[in-house]
Amino acid sequence: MSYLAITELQKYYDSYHALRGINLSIKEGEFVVFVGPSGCGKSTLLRTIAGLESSSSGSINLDGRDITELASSKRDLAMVFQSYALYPHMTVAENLSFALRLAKVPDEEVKEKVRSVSASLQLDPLLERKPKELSGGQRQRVAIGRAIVRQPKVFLFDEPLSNLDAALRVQMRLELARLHKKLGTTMIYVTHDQVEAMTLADRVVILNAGSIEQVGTPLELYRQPNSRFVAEFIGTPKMNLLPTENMIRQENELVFQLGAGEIRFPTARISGPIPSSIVLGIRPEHMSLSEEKGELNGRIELIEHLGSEAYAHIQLSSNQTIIVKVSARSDIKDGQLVNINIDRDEMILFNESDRVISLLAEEVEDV
Ligand SMILES: Nc1ncnc2c1ncn2[C@@H]1O[C@H](COP(=O)(O)OP(=O)(O)OP(=O)(O)O)[C@@H](O)[C@H]1O
Repeated sequence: MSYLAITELQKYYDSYHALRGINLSIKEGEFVVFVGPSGCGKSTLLRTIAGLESSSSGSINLDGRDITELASSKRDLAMVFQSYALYPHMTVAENLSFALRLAKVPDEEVKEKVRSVSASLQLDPLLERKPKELSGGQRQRVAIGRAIVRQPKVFLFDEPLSNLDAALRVQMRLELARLHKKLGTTMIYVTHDQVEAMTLADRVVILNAGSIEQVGTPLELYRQPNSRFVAEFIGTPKMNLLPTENMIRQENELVFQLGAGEIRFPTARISGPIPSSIVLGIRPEHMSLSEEKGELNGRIELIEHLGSEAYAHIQLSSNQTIIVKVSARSDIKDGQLVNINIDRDEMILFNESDRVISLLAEEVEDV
């Protein structure tokens, strides 16, 4: 059942159409991440849910209540910002208890809640310090703690980790995942970092120019993107995309010519009409280098060693560059000529409008 339901939400900043009819249903306890390139509307959507921006039309329902027109403070949501937004003149303890005291929560209850949050976020040694005496990670922890004490229905995070260094980001990401497990509260998290999105989310919402491009679990988006936009956005290194100028249609096969190489694809697997041009999408791990003749061939430009794995950047004889995952122990060298095999079952095909062409499973011949 939907806990937070967003229906036909539109947002204009004067004449600029920032949200273009958002429909989204979030379940209680879900960790949902909004991700997308800069300016796609992630923060606007989050801030509209929070009530910090008004919507131009559409509705937002939380736990059976229409909150579209409700003041931000009455929505039972807590927001954590990238900038921490702590009160500089207050100690950590005062920052944590401020909202509760404002709400006239009895003293004993305030103390108990602050104690519990402080213990779970390891803030005990810092309680008497002021924000300026804390590191970035500690400040962000206090900001999260301040949201938790209020026991909101939904937590809203706007790029909360982007001011932290790489190591601290990873650590805080784990802490957030643990916190979500422990509290079980619905969380909505905005980031432009797809790794953060993939590792934290139960479901990822990919936004593109004010519209939802696709919603799915991280694996669904990785394995079954429905557009070239999603395919390119999710995955590091990116999916290889090969526009095929020479596509020959034979009786039972499409033959994509790429320089001296070619990829054959059975037409029977394409459901519906065959587009006049096709872009092939292949992830780096779905190709392998081969001693014998492969479907494609090229020259190694560069090997990128990441320790546990390596990526070969290869210039094809068609002049396109692709990335192939290779063994970290591989002894291939820059400049070497290589053959490349492709796992055809893992290939994704895009039509002229950059949408995925739906494919049927490969037919198994009767023996
Ligand atoms: N107050 C405002 N007035 C006018 N235009 C705005 C306002 N706030 C945002 N916009 C515009 O709306 C669009 C969406 O902005 P938003 O901040 O939601 O993007 P975002 O996806 O969060 O981007 P980023 O990752 O860069 O923060 C942008 O083109 C932005 O310029």
